[in-house]
Amino acid sequence: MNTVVEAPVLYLAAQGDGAVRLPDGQVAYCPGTLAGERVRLIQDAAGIWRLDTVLDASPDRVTPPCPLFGTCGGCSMQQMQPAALLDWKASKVRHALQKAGFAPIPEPTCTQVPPYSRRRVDLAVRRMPDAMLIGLHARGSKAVADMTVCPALNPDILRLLPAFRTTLRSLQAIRSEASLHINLFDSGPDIVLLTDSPLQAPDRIRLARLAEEHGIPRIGWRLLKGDGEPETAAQNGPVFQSIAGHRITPPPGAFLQATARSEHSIQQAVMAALPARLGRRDNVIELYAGCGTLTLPLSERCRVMAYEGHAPACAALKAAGNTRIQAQCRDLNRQPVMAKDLAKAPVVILDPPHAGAKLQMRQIAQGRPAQVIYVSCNPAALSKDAALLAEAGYRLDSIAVIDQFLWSAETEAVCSFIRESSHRSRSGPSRSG
Ligand SMILES: C[S@@+](CC[C@H](N)C(=O)[O-])C[C@H]1O[C@@H](n2cnc3c(N)ncnc32)[C@H](O)[C@@H]1O
Repeated sequence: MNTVVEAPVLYLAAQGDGAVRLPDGQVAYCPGTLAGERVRLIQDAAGIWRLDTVLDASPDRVTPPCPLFGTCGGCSMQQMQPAALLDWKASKVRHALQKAGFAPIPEPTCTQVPPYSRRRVDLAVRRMPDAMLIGLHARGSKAVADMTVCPALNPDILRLLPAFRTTLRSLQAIRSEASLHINLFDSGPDIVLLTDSPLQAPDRIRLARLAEEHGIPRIGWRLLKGDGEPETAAQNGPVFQSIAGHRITPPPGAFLQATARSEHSIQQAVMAALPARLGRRDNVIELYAGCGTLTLPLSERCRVMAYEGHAPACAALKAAGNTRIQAQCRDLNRQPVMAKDLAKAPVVILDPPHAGAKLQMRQIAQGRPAQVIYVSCNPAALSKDAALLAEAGYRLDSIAVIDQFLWSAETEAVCSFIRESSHRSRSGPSRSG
């Protein structure tokens, strides 16, 4: 028989699950619950506690706006008011920075994107006997929840899915599964299709027809288990995206900030954090530059030495032909920019992937440039990386929190750290301070 308990929810853990104090004193992490609530939980046969009933609801609890909530694994936090969710994300960032060793923590500026604004998505594709499912995986499962509605996604993306279901169903290249990466650029949707079998000649014709009929400038393709760059399977027009007024041609599958609004907020937060005295001839260093989301606006203020590990993204940035930018392709995990070079820069800006900046961060902490602006998509990695800056004698100057993945626990932040002029590290006096 299933065990049933009634218990209080203490707080929301990092992934957004409520931490519920069980009668035996243990803590269970339960999706769908909110801090301050009293809930009834049922333990299933696998020993996992699941929400049965909310007994005393939080004032932040709302009816989830999406009919697929609970089935689709995309938005785990629709039961919470968006304003309360933004506050919670800001508190996660503050906590990460406190844990890193910073005090005081400045009040963050906070922004949140509106519904229907997400312009990038990775969808799973599953062949069923009578249908082709396209959607996100259900939470904690390999099943695909067919995406028929989505209040987070730009409707121009959602509108494409019926045509994709029909065309993908006819492809020999999909035996049982595939995945679709969609970026909505200024030129239209840019698609990368990954399939479990090689693309056949009739498949290419079908994809070319789909591109033509739906105004899709480019469809790239590669094998799901392959690791090279996608090849162009259909090209129906030019691919372009404007960044701060500069036109670039991003490669297939290029990194794109989740919404246009959040991209602008991130750019603004970085630009606002730059020192007022920064001159047009100063050379800043930017790490993990992608196709230039930050590089191009930065180049209006100063010269930029930009490093990026994905060769096609770096090539796209170079092709923008901006003489105030020097872009170099470099794997910063294997070959970080060294402390002596970073030391000379008035500002180092970095926007690392989810895992954080690892080896590169040690070089930054050793080089001790006057200012570090860190764009983070993962508070846990931010906490680890920022701890090196706290140790190296930086103070935290400003924080901007950007909620760009609405209704999820994902949290983006831009943090600016300034080197203190006199610094004694915990391991002794600094030689460079
Ligand atoms: C969060 S994205 C930021 C890109 C860019 N700042 C933007 O906003 O569009 C992280 C970038 O780091 C790059 N990257 C990931 N691992 C890397 C590595 N080991 N060395 C250099 N770049 C890397 C990715 O290709 C990606 O462009």
